Amino acid sequence: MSEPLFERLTLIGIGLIGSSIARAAKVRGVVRHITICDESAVHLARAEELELGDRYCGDAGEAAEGADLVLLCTPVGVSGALTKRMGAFLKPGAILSDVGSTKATVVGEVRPHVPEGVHFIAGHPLAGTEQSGPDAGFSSLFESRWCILTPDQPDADAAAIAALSRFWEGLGSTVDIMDPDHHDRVLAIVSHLPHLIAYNIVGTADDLETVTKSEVIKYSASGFRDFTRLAASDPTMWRDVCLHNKDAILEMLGRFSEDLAALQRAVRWGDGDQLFDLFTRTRGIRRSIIEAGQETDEPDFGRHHPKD
Ligand SMILES: NC(=O)C1=CN([C@@H]2O[C@H](COP(=O)(O)OP(=O)(O)OC[C@H]3O[C@@H](n4cnc5c(N)ncnc54)[C@H](O)[C@@H]3O)[C@@H](O)[C@H]2O)C=CC1
Ligand SMILES: O=C(O)C(=O)Cc1ccc(O)cc1
Repeated sequence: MSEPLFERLTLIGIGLIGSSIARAAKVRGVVRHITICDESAVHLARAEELELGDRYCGDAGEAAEGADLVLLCTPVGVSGALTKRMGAFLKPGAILSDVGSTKATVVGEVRPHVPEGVHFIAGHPLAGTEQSGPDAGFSSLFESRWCILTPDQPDADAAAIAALSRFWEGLGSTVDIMDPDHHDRVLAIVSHLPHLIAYNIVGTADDLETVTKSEVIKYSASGFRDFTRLAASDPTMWRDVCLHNKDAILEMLGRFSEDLAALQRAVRWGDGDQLFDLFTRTRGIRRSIIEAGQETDEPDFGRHHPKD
């Protein structure tokens, strides 16, 4: 990239996502200067050791001062309080955004603290892993991934949306715009429910026997191992996702539980036709995904495909 898109970027939270943004922004020359803030002195010191930024500080207000773009890369539960702290320090014309996995309640908690003249446009890169912390990030994380922006006001500043879109495109992503509530319903089924199912199945197996020492691991096929990967995701982050996308998650869990009860009945009553019909339908879905060229061998959540 010839000229940086933003002069001064501030990242609040330098874990997996924040440190991936720092790495990608540096490698791709998307910003000129990066300020890094984290409440953890250990993470801040590690970020400095890794030379992820140009300035490091523990206070979000101080970190936000003078920034053209401020990105909240913290668990969604602290977004409101952090914005309140930063409010007086954000400069007019600055863009404030986030990377949180849920949107509607976060927007509701952040919006009241956004000063006049600051453009708040929430966002969510559909890219990640089960790892966390500054060492877990990598510069290619956002390449060929979707990033969803969820402006919440009808008169949201078009130039700010365009600038934020160019930022994510500069990191290799493709941007889509979505209403916050719609985002939360979509993500509840494609991301939040799969994680809850993983936490639950690994918990159930652990209740039967201590998973790591048991036959569960000795004989586990890749299916169960895939669940253990998701179930290793950060507890604070996923607690906050559940608390902040309660309605959509409960709606999807309700539908899931009904369908699971029907499956349970089919097994109990030996209804082979019903089992066969469902398994045939779901196999077809997987096959049509592969035919559309949307399947690779690597973990694929959020990947943007040329045919999309
Ligand atoms: N992990 C993933 O795969 C993805 C996560 N997200 C979202 O990104 C956000 C960050 O997630 P990760 O980077 O995975 O988490 P992480 O746990 O790796 O990093 C979070 C960082 O925020 C810091 N932090 C927490 N509270 C803070 C506060 N009050 N002030 C300053 N720093 C604070 C922590 O010390 C930590 O360094 C979350 O909102 C999550 O929903 C979005 C896409 C993917
Ligand atoms: O590791 C995986 O499979 C993920 O699904 C990562 C992930 C977690 C949360 C998000 O909001 C986006 C991506």
